[in-house]
Amino acid sequence: MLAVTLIVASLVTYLLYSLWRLVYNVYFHPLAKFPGPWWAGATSYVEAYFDAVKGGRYFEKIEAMHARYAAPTSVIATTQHDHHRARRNPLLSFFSKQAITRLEPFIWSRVNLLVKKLKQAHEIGQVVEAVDAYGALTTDVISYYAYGETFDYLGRDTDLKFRNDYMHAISGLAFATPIMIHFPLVADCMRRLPEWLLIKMNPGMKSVNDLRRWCSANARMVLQAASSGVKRDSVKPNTIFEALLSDDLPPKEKTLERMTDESFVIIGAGLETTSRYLTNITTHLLLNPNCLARLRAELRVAMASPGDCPPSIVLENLPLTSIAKSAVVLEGLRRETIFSNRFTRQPVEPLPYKDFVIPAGTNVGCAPYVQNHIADVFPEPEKFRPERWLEAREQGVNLPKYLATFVKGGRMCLGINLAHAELHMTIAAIFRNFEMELVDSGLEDITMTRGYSFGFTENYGWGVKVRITKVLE
Ligand code: HEM
Repeated sequence: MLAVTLIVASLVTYLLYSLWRLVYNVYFHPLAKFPGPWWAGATSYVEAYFDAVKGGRYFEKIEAMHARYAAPTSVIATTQHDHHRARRNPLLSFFSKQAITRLEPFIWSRVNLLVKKLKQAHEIGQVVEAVDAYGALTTDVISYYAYGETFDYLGRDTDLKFRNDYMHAISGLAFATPIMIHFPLVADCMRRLPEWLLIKMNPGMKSVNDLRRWCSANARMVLQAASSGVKRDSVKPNTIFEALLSDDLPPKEKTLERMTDESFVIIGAGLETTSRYLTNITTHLLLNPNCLARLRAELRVAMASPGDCPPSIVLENLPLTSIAKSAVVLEGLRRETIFSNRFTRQPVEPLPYKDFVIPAGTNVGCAPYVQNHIADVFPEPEKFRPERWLEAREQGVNLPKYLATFVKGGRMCLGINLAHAELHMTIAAIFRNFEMELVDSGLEDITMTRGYSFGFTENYGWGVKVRITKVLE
């Protein structure tokens, strides 16, 4: 009886507290008068409803609110700047432009392997799932770069399957994000589930768990070597593990757990993002034959033979008709979005906005899918029109400054240089070597209509099928 009374009392207290929070948020919160519907600021359960019950639809509400109120719409919890900056600093040189330039020969070797496999696919008329082919490539590149040894997805299998295990496993996890965010208790229970059960629920989790163990074993080795004063083998490439052992960090940041976590998330950050954008750009080019023809004409000059491997800087600055002067890649990065996140930033001092002041420390959401489609900056935002970047340059407008895909500021994507190199080299090699067609696929297969941090299409997937129709000379 006592137990029942306690449960009822707890429930009533919780309900009363929730009600008070709701009234406080709507009427008394410093941001209560901020433009937006009252329910958006009242409780995060509205978001939970649209994401968990309606299937990842809250990002559409944000888009609509932005169109109506033209204001930042999200005010969420906090994360510490200085701590993040201290952790990020040692990785800056690891991902620097010079470091990525040194990696280019390796990227080309993997891109060439992809081209070889696609030629074989052409010989037998095989239809290829683009995101898997690109995912195999980006997995090989990021694993080599971060860990010093490639997982060799492109070289290992002799059949023509394109492996993309991590991406599918990580995507699978994304569907649990609304539950994890809004119902932390459920998330906690899920974390405690035995591994065999998790693998039964999401078979791809086996590869993810194996990778985590592998990261942990490598981190342990590097830590042991460092503590016993062993110098690292200078022939081996510098890895993320060594970068994380930077002298600039205090010992409490160099724990096995942290090194495992950081090295583990790198694979997710570096593979799905780039492979999805490669897929998006491929799709748009196939749907825009005139644009593709201009791109090919430029590529024929930069790559006289289809097997040529020019440095990515050459591809980023083709001097000719200039459709390829990054315009195709930039427009691909702008037109489609793969994230439904509202990446948050905190003003360190009160931030004036129209007649309001956003208090310091408030998290302000900046959603790339909204920013990249602001019609005043990118007219006719729904159109894939690489020319807009060239026109802007001619008019002296710095349009790339408005591209929000990698977000901005102290948390901007660390892998932007690597992503650009991979995007330019791969798009160049694919369209210099092949003519291809979409198979039963279209724009709807790369258009986000469901958001679970990562975006998904209506049928909870992502990506198009292609068939190589001709190998070019
Ligand atoms: C087209 C491809 C890519 C896109 C669109 C992209 C986008 C993003 C975005 C939006 C963030 C910000 C996250 C936040 O504010 O919380 C981010 C962070 C990050 N990205 Fe990328 N990314 C791409 C490729 C890569 C690659 C190839 C790597 C290499 C490993 C990478 C590594 C990272 C890392 C380490 C962070 C965390 C930065 C920090 O917290 O300081 N990304 N990325």
